[in-house]
Amino acid sequence: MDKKKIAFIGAGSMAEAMIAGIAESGTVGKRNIYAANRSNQSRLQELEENYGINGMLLDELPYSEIDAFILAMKPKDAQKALVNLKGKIKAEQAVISVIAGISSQFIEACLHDRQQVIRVMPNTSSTIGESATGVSPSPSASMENVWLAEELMASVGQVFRIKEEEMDLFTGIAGSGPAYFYYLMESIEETARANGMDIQTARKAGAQTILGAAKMILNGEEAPSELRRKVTSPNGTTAAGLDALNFNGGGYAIEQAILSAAKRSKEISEQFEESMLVK
Ligand SMILES: NC(=O)C1=CN([C@@H]2O[C@H](COP(=O)(O)OP(=O)(O)OC[C@H]3O[C@@H](n4cnc5c(N)ncnc54)[C@H](O)[C@@H]3O)[C@@H](O)[C@H]2O)C=CC1
Ligand SMILES: O=C(O)[C@@H]1CCC=N1
Repeated sequence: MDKKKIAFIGAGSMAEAMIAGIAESGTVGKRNIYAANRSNQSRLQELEENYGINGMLLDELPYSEIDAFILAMKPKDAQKALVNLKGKIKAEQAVISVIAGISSQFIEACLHDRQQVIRVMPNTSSTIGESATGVSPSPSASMENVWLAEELMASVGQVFRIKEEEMDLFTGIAGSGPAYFYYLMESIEETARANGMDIQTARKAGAQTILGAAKMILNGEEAPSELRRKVTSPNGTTAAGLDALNFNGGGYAIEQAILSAAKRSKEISEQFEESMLVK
């Protein structure tokens, strides 16, 4: 695996999170990792300096040597990027897409028939090897390329094999998910600050509480509802907190966050499918 060559097409936040995790894990040798963009040389230099990888402009990539291309541009830039890629890659080369809402069918239609497309949905915790990543291979993808994609994603966190129809919901839960927890932390910090507690104490205590609860779920046998029951003494402090959460629509707010993100992911694919029909 460390001899495989991978190239990120698009060198923004998500590419950097994955590069950091992959470089740290050693799954692929640093010199076999390429990151490319259209024109931002200083960004490429920054990635080279920080991670010891090869940053280059799109036109300079050694296309025929690359085993897997990782599409990491915004959905709005995907079509242009794919048109540019089409003349440069072969159907057998793996195309791993992290782009939210762009179907493997669309990617295949822009590239070659039976292009080896694997959709993945990591999150920014890839930076520290703690992503929760959905992986969904298209029917054309060979076992070898699916293995390659799963090994790569396993080096930045936990991998979940999902159906492509589940990708929108998975994006709502895990791709966008870190933002919900950061938002929760922002509220915890603001509440602490407004009530006279030092922010650093609140930040560390809040984050440790999220980490501990997550570990209890992942390490143990008990369902979240059972774990919650054990924290909650009758007529105690937790019961008062949970009542306030329920009264203020806490569960509904979480449901709406997930479903709205999933809906946006679906809308993006519909927009792209329409644009494909127009052409
Ligand atoms: N940021 C996140 O938490 C996650 C993002 N994603 C997906 O990752 C993709 C990238 O997101 P970010 O890194 O946040 O965006 P970003 O804006 O930070 O980076 C996008 C990069 O693509 C480059 N780019 C634009 N057009 C290009 C082209 N034609 N060819 C090559 N490079 C091109 C830009 O120069 C930029 O470096 C999006 O499609 C998003 O849906 C998926 C999971 C999580
Ligand atoms: O906000 C977005 O569209 C991307 C996809 C998942 C997380 N960030």
